[in-house]
Amino acid sequence: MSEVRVEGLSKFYGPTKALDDVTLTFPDGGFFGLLGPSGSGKTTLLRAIAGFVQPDRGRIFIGDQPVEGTAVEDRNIGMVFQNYALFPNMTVAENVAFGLEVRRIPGPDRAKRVAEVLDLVQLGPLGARKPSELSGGQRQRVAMARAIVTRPRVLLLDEPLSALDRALRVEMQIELKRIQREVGITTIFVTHDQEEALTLSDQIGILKDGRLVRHGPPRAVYDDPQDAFTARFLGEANILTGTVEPNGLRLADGTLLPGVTTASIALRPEVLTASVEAPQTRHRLQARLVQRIFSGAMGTCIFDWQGQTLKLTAPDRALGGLPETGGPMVWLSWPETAALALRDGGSS
Ligand SMILES: Nc1ncnc2c1ncn2[C@@H]1O[C@H](COP(=O)(O)OP(=O)(O)OP(=O)(O)O)[C@@H](O)[C@H]1O
Repeated sequence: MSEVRVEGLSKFYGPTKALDDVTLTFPDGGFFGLLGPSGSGKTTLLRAIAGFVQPDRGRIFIGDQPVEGTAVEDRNIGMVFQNYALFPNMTVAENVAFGLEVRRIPGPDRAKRVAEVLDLVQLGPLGARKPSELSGGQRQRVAMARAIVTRPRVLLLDEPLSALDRALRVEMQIELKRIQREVGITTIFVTHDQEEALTLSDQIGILKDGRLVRHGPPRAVYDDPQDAFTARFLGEANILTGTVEPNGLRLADGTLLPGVTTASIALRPEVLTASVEAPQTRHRLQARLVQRIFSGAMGTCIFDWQGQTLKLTAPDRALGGLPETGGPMVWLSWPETAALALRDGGSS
């Protein structure tokens, strides 16, 4: 097991900055989720760590060893990619044993390790089957078994669950986390699914245009996104922007939000309360109710405020006092502490 560290890592494809001066530590034994929009550099970062991509600048360490001169096969990394190709003509056990054969692990040892790892992924009885005789989730487990059987120092997972349907995906998330905990291996996981990243990761990193925008424990980043991009990317956010005055933030409609010292704040849809009567707080504004959406236990309301769409989510029963149809002006309010200060002025 090993910590992975990248320092000042950059990779250019012509004018495209796939990675732009990324410095980041992936803690030893931790589960690190890499997130970002399409094209933000997630796969490039993973492939650089694996050795498939040669960075233009920067360094990569596994443990305390720099790995620049080390070939892919000597980096001792296990990988599972989205299109994990199992060998169709080999049995499950043979697929898993393959990496051990390449490393010339002797037969008896090999069989023991294959059996151990198949047990770990709960495929013990299915070693003699061919991949075509397995379900999608089972094939995914074989891919995991194959990646960890060689006892790599680091596990790289690139969208490993994206081919699975939603129910299976959630089941495999739990499995993946269990296996990672049992093996205790440093894991770097790429996903575009923020919920998946929040569920699985001890730490997350968010990339945008090849740059690392934020990193930290998922809850810390969610609760203090610091910039509008992160606030919107991780969860949903209503962004209010105005002018900072000595007494607070002055919004476009003249509302003064007392005590706010940044030009921009984010309000999660779940912190907003809507009421017809004016609420007893100055952390409020008036907006036009556009639509009330019923979707079971939770309700969503869409508002128009100064040409900007604001969204509120709440248990449907808490919305009982609001009109069923859109049109009227209502009050939106929130606890003062729920306003997340954005240090970028809401521009990102
Ligand atoms: N081999 C390549 N040649 C040219 N451009 C590339 C190459 N590989 C990646 N890029 C570009 O580098 C940028 C980062 O790509 P990368 O695949 O790392 O993004 P990503 O965040 O993994 O995206 P996705 O979520 O869509 O998989 C993109 O603009 C991409 O088009």
